Amino acid sequence: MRILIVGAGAVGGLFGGLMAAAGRDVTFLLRPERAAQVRDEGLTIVGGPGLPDVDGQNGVTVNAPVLTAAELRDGPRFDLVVLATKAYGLESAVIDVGPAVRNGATVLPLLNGMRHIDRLVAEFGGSSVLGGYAFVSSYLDERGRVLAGPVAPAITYGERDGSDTERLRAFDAAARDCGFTATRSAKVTAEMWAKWVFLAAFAGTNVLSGGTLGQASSAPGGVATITALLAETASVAEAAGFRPSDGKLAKDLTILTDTTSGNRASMDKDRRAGRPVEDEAIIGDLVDRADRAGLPVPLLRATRMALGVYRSERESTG
Ligand SMILES: NC(=O)C1=CN([C@@H]2O[C@H](COP(=O)(O)OP(=O)(O)OC[C@H]3O[C@@H](n4cnc5c(N)ncnc54)[C@H](OP(=O)(O)O)[C@@H]3O)[C@@H](O)[C@H]2O)C=CC1
Ligand SMILES: CC(C)(CO)C(=O)C(=O)O
Repeated sequence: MRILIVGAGAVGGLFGGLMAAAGRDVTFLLRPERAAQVRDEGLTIVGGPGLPDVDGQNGVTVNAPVLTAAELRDGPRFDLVVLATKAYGLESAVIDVGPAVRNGATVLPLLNGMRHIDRLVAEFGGSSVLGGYAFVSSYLDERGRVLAGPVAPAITYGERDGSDTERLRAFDAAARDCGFTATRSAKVTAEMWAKWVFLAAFAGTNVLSGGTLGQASSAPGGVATITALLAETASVAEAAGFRPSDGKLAKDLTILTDTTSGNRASMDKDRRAGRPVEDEAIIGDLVDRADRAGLPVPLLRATRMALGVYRSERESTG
């Protein structure tokens, strides 16, 4: 299976890099600056379980082929495109990757949220778009290396109608034994919603409290607020027909209200580091869906407002 990974950031760099290190047929589609860096220095992953040593830490450097959008237009054919940009990079990625998809490739997006699915289906047609998501806590350091982070990397993927297809079986084989967990799901849309329900409550807790999960849960009113936030995100999923099970929600709440947890969602880490955030894809889209369904979501709305202020301040200071 010929795989094109779009973006060598925290997610694309990690999963694509691990697949390349395991000898899979992986090419990266990168924008010119990152393309030059990866061509010159290779792509380094640090901290992956079972990887050889890089600068005294477990890691690996791979030299996978790299294309830019201009080169892709007359380039080789791919079977699968793994889309690993942030939500705010989606539009440019849709344009850049168009030639590969029109040439027969299937798209496996790993973005958080759900809005990108509608956009991809509108652009490429439903049969070209799989469902999927990543569970990991990776990030790029200032040298462009992928730091694998403390969470064992995992991806889940599947046909959005739950069917078992040849292309999924081909990806099962490609993703096996690459140093991450790859799980095929016959209910991938429900699982994407379940991850979104958890993630939005997680990020909302960080943003509203300004603290880690542990700091928020230990504060007066913290547990009640987190419980209400999770109830809001679950209510939006329910209106879409994808309410996570009570057992899953109970597990989510246990994680979110762990008073010893030093965790922050990646969007909150981005906000604290002054980087752009996916606020509208992860929080704003839930509020819009709640409004359309007539559901009250005051905590999500407050989170959206806080992130909107952050974004406009960031944009106005360049
Ligand atoms: N990081 C994490 O732990 C997790 C992230 N996610 C989700 O995964 C998605 C990706 O996040 P993450 O990897 O962290 O984000 P990053 O910002 O680390 O990486 C995104 C990469 O996409 C690249 N990119 C943007 N547009 C294009 C384009 N047109 N062509 C090629 N490359 C492009 C950027 O490259 P450049 O700007 O250098 O050109 C950047 O390196 C998000 O939706 C996130 O919410 C999900 C689970 C965990
Ligand atoms: C919830 C988590 C850590 C799982 O991958 C995530 O997606 C994020 O922080 O953005």
